[in-house]
Amino acid sequence: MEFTFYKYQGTGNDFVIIDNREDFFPKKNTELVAKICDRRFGVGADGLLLLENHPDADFRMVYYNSDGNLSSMCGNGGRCISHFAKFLGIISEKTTFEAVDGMHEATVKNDWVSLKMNNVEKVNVSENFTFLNTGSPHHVEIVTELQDFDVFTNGRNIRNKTYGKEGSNVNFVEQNDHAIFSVRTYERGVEDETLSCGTGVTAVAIAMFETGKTSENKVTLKTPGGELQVRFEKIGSGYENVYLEGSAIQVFKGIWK
Ligand SMILES: N[C@H](CCC[C@H](N)C(=O)O)C(=O)O
Repeated sequence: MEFTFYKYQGTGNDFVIIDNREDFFPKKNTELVAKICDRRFGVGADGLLLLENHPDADFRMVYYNSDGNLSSMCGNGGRCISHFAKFLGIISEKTTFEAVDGMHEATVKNDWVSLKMNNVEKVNVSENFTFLNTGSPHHVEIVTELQDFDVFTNGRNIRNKTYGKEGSNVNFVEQNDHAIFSVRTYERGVEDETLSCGTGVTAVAIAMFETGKTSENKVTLKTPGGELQVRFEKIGSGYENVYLEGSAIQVFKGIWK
């Protein structure tokens, strides 16, 4: 089966994106998705996104982790697919689309995309970490010497031992300034460190505010793949008007044979 695909990266979190408005893609074919994402035998990506028609919204976003399974929400993927929708001429600058966790708004200006994330109802603060769901589940833990930290081993242990079969993404954080944090993420479903994680840095920003590490509601997150901005409003015990902002780049177009 031959089809065109587009390769995107959002601060180093990389994706294969396919225009599936004709609904041709075999969506249950886990092996095919995993093969497309394979770094040696396929295109190589952290995940695969399908852009589909939607009766009311501008489009529907379907997201698979690189293990081939359907996933929870992907923030960087949401930013990249919004850029792709503008590239296809489906939208001009603003969009409303449906993802697995509901409706999202986004604004695309050149290669800069601002994505509205779902509200966060509950932030669970424990002694050594914070857990919250920003469309995907995230464990947030402050460490020292982040750049030398063994993210893979420690992230995999926490993902499996603390969160069992369901698992969680695991974010390790170091504070650089009052509203600047460095983040490295072990990503569920990729089962490795990724260069950035959109729902992850969103979780980190909110966790740092919730635990008093910052009093700013606009936070810069430095990841190995680049910088992201997160802003939010604390309303009662939850968080609303949560925005994830950063670059989204179309790297190349290809044909899958
Ligand atoms: N792997 C994540 C979903 C994608 C998250 C990440 N790519 C992002 O940008 O939010 C999970 O299974 O929860």
